[in-house]
Amino acid sequence: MTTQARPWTAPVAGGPVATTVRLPGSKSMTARALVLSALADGPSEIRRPLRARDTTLMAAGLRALGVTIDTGSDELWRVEPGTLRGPARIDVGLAGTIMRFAPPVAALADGTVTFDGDPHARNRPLRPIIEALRALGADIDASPTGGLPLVVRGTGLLAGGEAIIDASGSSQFVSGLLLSAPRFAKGLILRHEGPPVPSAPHLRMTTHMLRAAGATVDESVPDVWTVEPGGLRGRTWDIEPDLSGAAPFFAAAMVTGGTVTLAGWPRDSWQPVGRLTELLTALGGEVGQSDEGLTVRGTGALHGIEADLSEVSELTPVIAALAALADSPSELRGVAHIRGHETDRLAALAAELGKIGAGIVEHPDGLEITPGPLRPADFETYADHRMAHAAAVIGLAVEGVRLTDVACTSKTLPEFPELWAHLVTGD
Ligand SMILES: O=C(O)C1=C[C@@H](OP(=O)(O)O)[C@@H](O)[C@H](O)C1
Ligand SMILES: C=C(OP(=O)(O)O)C(=O)O
Repeated sequence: MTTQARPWTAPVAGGPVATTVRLPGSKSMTARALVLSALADGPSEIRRPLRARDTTLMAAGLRALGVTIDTGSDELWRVEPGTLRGPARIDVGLAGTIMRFAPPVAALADGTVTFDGDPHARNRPLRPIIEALRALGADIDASPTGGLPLVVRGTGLLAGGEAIIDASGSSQFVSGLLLSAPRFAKGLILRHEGPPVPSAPHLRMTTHMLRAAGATVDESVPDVWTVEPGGLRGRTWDIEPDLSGAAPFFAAAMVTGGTVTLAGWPRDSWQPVGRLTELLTALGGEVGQSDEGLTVRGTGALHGIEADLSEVSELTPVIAALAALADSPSELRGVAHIRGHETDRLAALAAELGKIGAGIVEHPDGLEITPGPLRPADFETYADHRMAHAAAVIGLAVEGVRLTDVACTSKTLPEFPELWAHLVTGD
């Protein structure tokens, strides 16, 4: 079920923000920890998980397949693997992680598993992973477009072996197959053929977490991943705070010339903090790490940038919002595939940033953004949490940015409106 729309006027910042934010765990790490724990030989614990729509639906989907998951505590979730079986129905909501990570798990189950999600989830690309799963032995019915709704008819075993995939549309096609691959009878040799795979840091997160669960993974040949068949260990997963969820808060420091610290940031991270640091620095900010966490300081200057965002494409909406407030034009490129995210993000950003007064040229793989005098507007959020983040960032500097819906932020951070109000007012 989709959440009910909640219109919201973004608060304007009265001055520089100065705060420490405590954010829940990374969506991407929580999703991987849930899947790897569900496929392990013994129980696992997930510390500081993300509790949001994407991860609670993932937990519900795995439960439907026979896994016991206790999500009662905000600090610690417990996962007890069980024999995977259907019949089951899995609601993916609008989550790419569920629609790409859960079908390979369902292919290992004994019984029929159906998948569907929000209306727009049916438009998100899925065909490459479904075709690869079929090549690996799975019996799957998909819609005529190759996507949701799906019916996966498992026998409790999947042969695995070799498959070729075009993962230029989403790194999640590769991650989804790799996460379940240790449980395929012959393991997996997966070769990507096509334009570059986006989101390389998310692929590294996948292989890192697989190894941490005891899998043998080789990625020494570019665009080829080999996973040996074998058991996965149950373990304790420590989830890092969500860096992409922190991005709008850091952007607030940049826009207002203030300071925002993300508490609990680890010394070593599997999220693309280096790339975010480069981008915020190029935009005019300062980024530093201390025992307190990861701190972004706005210097009062906000410059346009030229940047390839393919590695960090989920940051595009917030970076585009900063570009619209900058003192010179920007060119953001390398993100054609985000047309297949929660909405067509390039079209959505072009429409909404244009509405508030920025000059926009939309390219197949990016945007040129020329700041202009910005004006109040109704900002459509397209059920996309990161469009809402972008609107909130602009609203700090432009009075009267009215989001058609802020409830869509529940996808990855249900507390967003309250945390944002606290950031702006300091109460
Ligand atoms: O594996 C993951 O957890 C993710 C991978 C990326 O997907 P794409 O490669 O489709 O951009 C990212 O944008 C998404 O938010 C999360
Ligand atoms: C692209 C995103 O999500 P998903 O995992 O649904 O693809 C995102 O969170 O920006």
